[in-house]
Amino acid sequence: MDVLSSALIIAGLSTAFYFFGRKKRVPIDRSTGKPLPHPFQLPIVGCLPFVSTDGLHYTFSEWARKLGKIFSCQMGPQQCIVINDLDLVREAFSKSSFSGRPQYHLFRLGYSLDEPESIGIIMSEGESWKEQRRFLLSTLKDFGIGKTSFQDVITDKSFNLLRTLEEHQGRPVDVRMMLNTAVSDVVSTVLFGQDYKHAETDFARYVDHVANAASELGGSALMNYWIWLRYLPYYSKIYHRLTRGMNFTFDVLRAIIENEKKSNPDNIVNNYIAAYFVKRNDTQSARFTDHNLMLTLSDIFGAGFETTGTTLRWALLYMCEYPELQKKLQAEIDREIGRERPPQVTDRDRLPWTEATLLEVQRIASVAPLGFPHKVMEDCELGDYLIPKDTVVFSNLYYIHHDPVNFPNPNQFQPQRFLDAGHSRIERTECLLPFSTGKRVCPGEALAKMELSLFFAALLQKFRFEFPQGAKADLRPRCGLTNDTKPYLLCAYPR
Ligand code: HEM
Repeated sequence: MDVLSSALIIAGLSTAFYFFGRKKRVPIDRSTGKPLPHPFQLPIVGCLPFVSTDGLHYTFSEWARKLGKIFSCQMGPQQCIVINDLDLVREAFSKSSFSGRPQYHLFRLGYSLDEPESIGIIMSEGESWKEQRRFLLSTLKDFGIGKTSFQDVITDKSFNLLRTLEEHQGRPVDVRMMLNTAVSDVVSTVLFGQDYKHAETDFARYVDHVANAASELGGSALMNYWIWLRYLPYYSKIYHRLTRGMNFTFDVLRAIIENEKKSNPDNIVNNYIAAYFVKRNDTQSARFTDHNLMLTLSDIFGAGFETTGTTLRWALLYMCEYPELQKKLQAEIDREIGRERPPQVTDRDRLPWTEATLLEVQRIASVAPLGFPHKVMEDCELGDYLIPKDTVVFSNLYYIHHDPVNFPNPNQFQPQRFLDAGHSRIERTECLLPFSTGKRVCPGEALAKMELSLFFAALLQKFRFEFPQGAKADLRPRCGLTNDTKPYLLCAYPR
């Protein structure tokens, strides 16, 4: 049974119970006193049966064209608003009252039943979230993320990546696994330390699970609203796969934490776990537990490598599709860096076309098309609107990135839109929000930007990328939790 037919069955059954439902408070437009516009929806299931299985952001964008910059919708039991406007997203996410998270069952697999609500970073809110997030940000800063002192780690991982690619000697290859390995090696160096070498097979399975979960979570979204769907055959398989993967993930992380305790009893701070133990000894807070550490590691790892790897996959796909642009970037890299010296963070200003191309890839692919949903913590105002407590908030970053007012000819791939008239400087980035904005803006933004620039420039410096003979580009995304590329092969010829 597929997602749509399940939703229709639920719709039919639940209509019968509609009149027993309590009347909910809805978002209001203060200027008219009326509820916000909304799409056609059924009792109880709301708009869910009308959501395209191709991707929620496509449906939201279609509704945005009819309903405007903000609309409300009922997603199963959840009252939601969808913001399709840059200024409104900025205003909303700058407010503490918009910094909650809806609790989705599938994101709490393996710890949903007995845990306090707020644990880890991604799904937590309130004081617990603030404390763990603040600690993450200050630790990343202490490790020199975003600064030149950290670039050697990325350069080291890019050598491994280039070597692996070279072994294929121009034969068609799917770069997914090798890009995932490169970026996950960077994140694991930060989290677990340079010397993390044990249980490598388990770790490779773990990386694979995170990548698969990102696509499965999209297709099984209905379980987030009605966890009992896991008893239906279609969902039960996905549910069990996800639960097994999550339990396995936690086992691997527990083993890593225990290993760190044994191998680094003095807590020499060369990774996130050791920094966490030092913090635990110095703080009055009771929240720095092993369990919270494990969930935080899982969150950072999960959020940190799939998004970055996917962006790089898009970048190489566009390079194969636009060979003339690829030549232009390579000429720029040859001129400013040469063929031997590895790219450095300080080169970024001298590679405007390369950087503009990465920005354009992030815009057009919109890897996190709806960011991650927020929840309103208390009744509050947003522009002309009154938004009740517990409303779930989607920021339609995909729509904002494809709004012709922000980006003329939005469906065309045009890196030069981010360049000044002389094509020598990056500009007009203010409408681009791949990392979201405000209180919950991606804490890995500086790390991700550094990885994207250094890996991409290193790849172009050493290889020319082409589709295998006769292969055609498919630039339509595969939508799961992220906007991924469809599987594709490329040939990497050493330059
Ligand atoms: C191109 C790569 C990346 C993209 C496009 C991306 C995008 C995002 C987005 C859109 C959010 C949701 C923000 C919100 O709720 O408003 C987010 C959250 C998050 N990201 Fe990233 N991210 C990337 C890389 C990373 C990296 C490398 C890390 C590792 C440090 C990371 C860690 C996180 C965490 C922990 C959160 C949750 C923050 C919170 O709930 O307070 N991300 N990211």
